[in-house]
Amino acid sequence: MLLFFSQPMKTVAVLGGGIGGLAASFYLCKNPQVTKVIVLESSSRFGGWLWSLRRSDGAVFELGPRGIRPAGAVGHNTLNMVEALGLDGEILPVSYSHDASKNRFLYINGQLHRLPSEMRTIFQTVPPFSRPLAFSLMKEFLVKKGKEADESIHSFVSRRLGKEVADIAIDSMCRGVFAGDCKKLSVRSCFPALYNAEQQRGSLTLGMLLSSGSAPVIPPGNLAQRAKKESWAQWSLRRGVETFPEAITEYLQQSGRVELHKNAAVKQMIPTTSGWKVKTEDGEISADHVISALPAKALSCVLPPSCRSLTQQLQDISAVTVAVVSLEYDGSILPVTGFGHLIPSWEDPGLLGIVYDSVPFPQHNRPNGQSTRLTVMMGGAWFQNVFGDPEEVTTEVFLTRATEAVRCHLGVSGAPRWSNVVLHTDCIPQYYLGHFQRIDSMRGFIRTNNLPLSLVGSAYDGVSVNDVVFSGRTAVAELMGGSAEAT
Ligand SMILES: Cc1cc2nc3c(=O)[nH]c(=O)nc-3n(C[C@H](O)[C@H](O)[C@H](O)COP(=O)(O)OP(=O)(O)OC[C@H]3O[C@@H](n4cnc5c(N)ncnc54)[C@H](O)[C@@H]3O)c2cc1C
Ligand SMILES: C=Cc1c2[nH]c(c1C)Cc1[nH]c(c(CCC(=O)O)c1C)Cc1[nH]c(c(C)c1CCC(=O)O)Cc1[nH]c(c(C)c1C=C)C2
Repeated sequence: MLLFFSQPMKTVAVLGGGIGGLAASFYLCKNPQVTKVIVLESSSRFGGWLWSLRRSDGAVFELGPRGIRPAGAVGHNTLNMVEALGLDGEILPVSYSHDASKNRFLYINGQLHRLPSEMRTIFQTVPPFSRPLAFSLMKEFLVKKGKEADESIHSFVSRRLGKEVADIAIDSMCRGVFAGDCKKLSVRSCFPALYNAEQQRGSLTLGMLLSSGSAPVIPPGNLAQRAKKESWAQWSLRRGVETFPEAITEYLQQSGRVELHKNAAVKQMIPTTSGWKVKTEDGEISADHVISALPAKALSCVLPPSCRSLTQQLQDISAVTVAVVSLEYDGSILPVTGFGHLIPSWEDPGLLGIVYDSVPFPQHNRPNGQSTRLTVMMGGAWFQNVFGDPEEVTTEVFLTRATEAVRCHLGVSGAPRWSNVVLHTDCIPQYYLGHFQRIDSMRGFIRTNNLPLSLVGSAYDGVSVNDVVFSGRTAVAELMGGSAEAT
C-alpha cells in the first residue's frame, strides 16, 4: 500500500486522458488532500477509445466501446460515477429480456447459429455444437483442479468443458472481448472468475452458483439500484458513450483544481527528490506523484533508465490492432435480430465479428427514415497475418472486406448509404500467460523502490470500461492509504 500523503498540498500528474486517466483524476479531485491535478494527454481530445462519431443529422456511431455492463461491483462503481456526473437522464438501458441480450450468433460454415441463452436449451443439442451443454457441465464436476499457476483459456476450457466448447464458443468469445487468441490468452488474468471458481470450488458450475466472497463490494447508488430492478444487461448514453469522458472533463474543469492539457505528449519522466519532473514536447511540470494511465508501451518509452526492469516488463504487454468499419444501410435489412455475430478464428481469422448496433440502440439511428447501423470489426491478433503492416493497408481494403462480409453473412446485397473506416492501432492489451506474475513483479518493483508511481488502465487489471474506471479508483484509494471500497 502506498502511503505518501501524510500531509496535504500535493500535486499529482495523471498521464493519459483516456477513461482510466479521467477516472483517476475524478477520484483525486474528490480528495481534499490533493491540491492540484495535472492531466497530460497526447492527442487533441480526451476519452481515448471512448469515441462516438456524431453525424450532423443526429446519428451516432460508436468507434470504440458501445455497451457497458451494469452488473457487479465494477459495474455499480461506474454507474455511481455516471450518477454523480448527472448523466442519469442520458442513459439508454438494454434489459436482459431485449433481443440484443438474448440473441448472439456465431457465423459458421455459411450459416448464423444462435447461441443458447435460456436454461432449457442447455439440455438440447443446439448446432453448431454436437451435444447438449448440460453433458459438458455434468462431466465438469469430475475434472480435477489444474496444477499450473496459469493456463491458456483454450486449454482450461478444453480440460473442463471439452475441446468443442473451447474451439467454437471460447475461441469466438475471446475475439469478441479481447480481439485475441484464446490459445495465447491467460485464463487467470482474462477470466479471473473462471480461474477462481476452479481454484476455490473445484468446478465452474459450483463456482458460478456459489459466488466468491472475495469480490469487492461497492454499494449501489440510485442508478445502479435502478439497473438491478429493471434488469439492465448493458447501457449506453443518448449522445454516445463519449458523453461519459466529456462529462468527467467538464467536472474536472469546474473543480478549479485540475489542469487539463491536450496535445501534451509525455516525452520523459525524471525522478527528483520530491517526486518527478515530467517533460512534454514544449514544457515540463513537477509532481509529487504520477498516475500513469498510458498504454504500457507508451509508459515504457518515458521511464528513466533506473526503472529498466519495469520498462522491460511493460514492453512485454502487447496490444492488438483492430479495424472498425461503421456501415449505415437504408431500411431494416437484418435477417435476424440480436446483438451481433462472431466468427471463430478457424472460419475466417481476419474477420472478428459484426455488431448490429441498431438493435440495442435504435435511438442512435438517424432520426428520419428507417436505417440499420452495423459495425464490422477486423484484425486483432490475426491482423499482421491477414492484412500485413497496419501502416500499409488502405481503408478501401477494410471497407471492401466489411461490405462483402455483410453481403455474405447477412444476405444484404445493396451498398451502404454511408460508411466510415478507422484503424485502432494497439487498442486492446493482450493478457498472455504469466500476465499476473508480470503485474505482481511490476508493482513489487514500484513498492520496493518507493517510486511515487501508480499504474492505471487497460494494460493491467481488465480491459472493460468498468475495469479501467475501477483501476483509477483503486490507484487513488491506495495512494490515500485506503482500499477502493473505502474511497
Ligand atoms: C473497438 C473497441 C471496442 C471496445 N468495446 C468495449 C465494450 O463494448 N465494452 C467495454 O467495456 N469496453 C470495450 N472496449 C475496451 C475499452 O474501451 C478500453 O479498454 C478502455 O477504453 C481503455 O481505456 P484506457 O484509459 O486504459 O486507455 P486509452 O483509452 O488507450 O487511453 C490512454 C490515453 O493515453 C494517451 N497517450 C498515449 N501516449 C501518450 C503520451 N506519451 N503522453 C500522453 N498521453 C498519451 C492516448 O492518446 C489515450 O488518450 C473496447 C475497445 C475497443 C478498442
Ligand atoms: C468482434 C470484436 C469485438 C466486439 N467487441 C469487442 C471486440 C474486440 C470489445 C469488447 N466487447 C465487450 C468488451 C467488454 C468486456 C466486459 O467485461 O464487459 C470488450 C472489450 C463486451 C462483450 N462483447 C461480447 C461479449 C461476449 C462481451 C463480454 C460481456 C458480455 O457478455 O456482454 C460479444 C461480442 N462482441 C462483439 C460482437 C459482434 C459480439 C457478439 C455477438 C464485438
